Amino acid sequence: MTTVSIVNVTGYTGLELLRLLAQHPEFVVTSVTGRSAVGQRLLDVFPQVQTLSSPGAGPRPMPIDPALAITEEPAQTELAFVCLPHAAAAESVVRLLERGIKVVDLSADFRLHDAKVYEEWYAHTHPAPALLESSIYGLPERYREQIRTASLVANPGCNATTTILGLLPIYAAGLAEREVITDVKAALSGAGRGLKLASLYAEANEDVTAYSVTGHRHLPEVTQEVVLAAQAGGHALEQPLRMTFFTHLVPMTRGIFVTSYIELKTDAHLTTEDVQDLYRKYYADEPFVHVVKQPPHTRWTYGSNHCFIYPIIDQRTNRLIVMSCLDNMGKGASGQAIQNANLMYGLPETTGLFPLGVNP
Ligand SMILES: NC(=O)C1=CN([C@@H]2O[C@H](COP(=O)(O)OP(=O)(O)OC[C@H]3O[C@@H](n4cnc5c(N)ncnc54)[C@H](OP(=O)(O)O)[C@@H]3O)[C@@H](O)[C@H]2O)C=CC1
Ligand SMILES: CC(=O)N[C@@H](CCC(=O)OP(=O)(O)O)C(=O)O
Repeated sequence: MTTVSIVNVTGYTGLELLRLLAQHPEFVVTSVTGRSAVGQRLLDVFPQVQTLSSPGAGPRPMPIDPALAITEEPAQTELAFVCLPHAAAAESVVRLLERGIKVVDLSADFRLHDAKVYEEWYAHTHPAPALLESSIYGLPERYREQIRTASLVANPGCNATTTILGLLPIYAAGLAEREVITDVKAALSGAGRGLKLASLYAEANEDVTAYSVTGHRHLPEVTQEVVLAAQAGGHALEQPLRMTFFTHLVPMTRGIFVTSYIELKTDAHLTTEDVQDLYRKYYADEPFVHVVKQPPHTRWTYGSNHCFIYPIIDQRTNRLIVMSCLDNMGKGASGQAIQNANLMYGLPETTGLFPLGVNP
């Protein structure tokens, strides 16, 4: 058994971690924090957790104690999941590492390798640049081995994960030009649990709009990882990636659907069968990435850690069109955080993660 903290449990990703950890056979939640609920019990703030003490609930008699006190600072545990906004997250991560606690950080604070790029996109000085060297980008499909021995894993952004998984195979194979346009449709829970006008039911229901139109913060993260994947595949890009990354808000609770339009090398001459084959081989051993033969649905991913990808060729333009989707709370955040923690503790990567999404 490994003791874990959720810092904080009062946000969406923290709550989703609580749900996933309630049926994890190896991790035990012994500490939860919550800025707005210090001094209260889990049960007081989230009455639904009383199910955890029902007879026969979960794999253990009491996977998480519903009467666990919500504190300001986490108690001593072996591992902590940090679910705070950027900047606040980095400050917490520094304190946790000093106490010898391993960390999976769900914020953006340790994803970018270059502190200058971070400062440009997040508009403040990086609170702990020295840690950028040792933090590992928590995408198991790329960094599985490094994650196993890491003390600090930077869990990727949700839009970034969906996009990167759709781009890795073609850039690693050196078949794509540097021009790519990515269109993201993102669910409301991605914006977090705090009150925001755009997230109100009457504003968001029956509505689609665009956001971050002057540049989304996940662009540098995606660019960093695509460039590194091309290099790792022996096909370093000759010129910087030229990417338009454009996000839309859609009236769903969970889910991200990404469509990327990629300029192919003029001599590539690929068919849809070729790219399906290429993608299937690239992800052949991946438990959570599935290449499918029809447009996927976010509904397939709801409540799960799975990502579905559908690559096709637009013969008229010699462009590759890749559709990819996942649950932003799952593979886009808390599910991927558990996948990373499983690796850090030598467990099978799929431990405690649901094999099938919720449908309908
Ligand atoms: N939602 C998503 O789909 C994804 C989110 N992420 C990232 O994960 C992290 C958590 O996201 P999410 O759970 O959605 O966020 P929420 O807005 O739902 O929750 C944020 C949490 O942080 C606490 N908090 C807010 N501001 C501060 C502050 N200044 N100092 C200390 N604590 C603070 C809140 O406490 P309280 O409410 O008790 O005051 C709450 O517990 C963020 O960095 C986010 O960018 C990453 C991938 C996907
Ligand atoms: C709908 C919505 O607002 N989604 C968020 C997703 C945030 C996310 O993935 O988190 P990080 O800030 O940790 O990168 C966004 O696009 O900014």
